[in-house]
Amino acid sequence: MEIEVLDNYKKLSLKAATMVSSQITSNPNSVLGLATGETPLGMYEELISMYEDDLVDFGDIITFNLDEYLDLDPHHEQSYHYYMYNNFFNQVNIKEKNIHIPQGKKENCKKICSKYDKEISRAGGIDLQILGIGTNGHIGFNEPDHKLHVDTHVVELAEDTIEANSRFFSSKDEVPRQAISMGMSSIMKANKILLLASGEKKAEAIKKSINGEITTRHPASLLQLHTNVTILADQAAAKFIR
Ligand SMILES: N[C@@H]1[C@@H](O)[C@H](O)[C@@H](COP(=O)(O)O)O[C@@H]1O
Repeated sequence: MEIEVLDNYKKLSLKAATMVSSQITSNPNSVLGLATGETPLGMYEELISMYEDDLVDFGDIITFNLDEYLDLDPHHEQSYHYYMYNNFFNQVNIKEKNIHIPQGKKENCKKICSKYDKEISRAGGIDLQILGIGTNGHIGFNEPDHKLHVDTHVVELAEDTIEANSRFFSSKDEVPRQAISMGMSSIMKANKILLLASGEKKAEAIKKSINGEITTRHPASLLQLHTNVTILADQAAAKFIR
């Protein structure tokens, strides 16, 4: 694991965007695993600026998002579909056919999950996976539990996640209780993983991910088993790193 501590969120976002754009420059057909949440917003902004300055071309990349809420309309402002189009896809030259986000539908969700995994395999797996981290150590929506899922699956969201994500909704009651998430296999099979963490509220989760025991009770700790992980943390999130 490589850990890089950046002075602030702006620098973290720029560094993350630079790493993504280098990946695309070295392979214009790169398969990227993308994350949502507040943390990667700055990275998407930087990537859009790089695109506007002709520094990066998204024309041939393929993307797979980590997760989506279940039974939330894709047009809902808090759906990850809306997030991705609004904050990134609509502002760059990615091709619609190359975008993949799990469909958050209860109906046929088993089929939706297995189709998603097949699509990832058909694309040749993920070259670079971007991750955020939950305060409880979740990655994607792989929540702490006595076991983790290998494949894309339906998740019952943990109480801390519902609480944490309620800041985006008008009330806690509105936060969906379930989601579809990529499983640990697609994440761990990615050639390279880039995890972003910002703010003091992530400090404990980052400490456990790096120095703690490897346990399904802290999903990000499994990243210690991967051979090519970079964690970009700002000073606040790196507070407890020795
Ligand atoms: N499912 C997402 C994760 O993919 C994200 O990494 C995490 C942290 O989000 P934030 O960056 O807003 O703290 O929580 C969300 O629930």
